[in-house]
Amino acid sequence: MTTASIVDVPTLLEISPQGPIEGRSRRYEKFLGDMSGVYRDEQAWQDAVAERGADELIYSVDDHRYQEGPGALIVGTSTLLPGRYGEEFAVTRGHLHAVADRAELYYCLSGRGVMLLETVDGQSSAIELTPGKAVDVPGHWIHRSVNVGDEPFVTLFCYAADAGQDYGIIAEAGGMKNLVVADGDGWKLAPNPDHTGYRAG
Ligand SMILES: O=P(O)(O)OC[C@H]1O[C@H](O)[C@H](O)[C@@H](O)[C@@H]1O
Ligand SMILES: [Fe+2]
Repeated sequence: MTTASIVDVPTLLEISPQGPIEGRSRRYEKFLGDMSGVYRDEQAWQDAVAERGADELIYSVDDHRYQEGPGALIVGTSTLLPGRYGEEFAVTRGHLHAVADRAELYYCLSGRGVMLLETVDGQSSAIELTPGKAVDVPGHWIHRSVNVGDEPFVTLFCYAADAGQDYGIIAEAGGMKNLVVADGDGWKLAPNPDHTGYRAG
């Protein structure tokens, strides 16, 4: 039997409830111009680009990993700014894990949001998150964060480093089955008329 050499010495991560992580290994950002085809109301998105510019920040992800491979974790924060495109609230692109059985924890650090969840065979769920609330997303569930509040929606997440992301599954289906839309001061789910059903994950 061989023993893998230990190359990573644990270090401190300082996680701000506003999102930034000191000690992160990566940060990535998505801007308004990157969100083409994500919102159902394409015109509302185009108007926003014309008004605010394609380089307005929509969400950012700070994360940390030591290793690759099946035993490793990715730990990070997702910070989704508030916004509305027609009736629809600001969302992340959303994905199914490329290794579909990989689960993911989301714990809300600040703001108010919804985790929108769907399976390829038609189940759906939407869970509201406020600070201190969490959702343990099972494998095989497509997931997307939605900001239904008026401040940044920040979650701490943790998932297997070998999970990967399949973004095509939502795009090819004409969007997710449900939209999270404004309803008075709150939100509700509305069926997405453009959704054509998912291909097998
Ligand atoms: O990957 P997106 O759907 O664009 O969402 C942004 C991020 O959301 C989550 O927090 C995931 O854990 C990240 O790995 C992901 O990249
Ligand atoms: Fe994920």
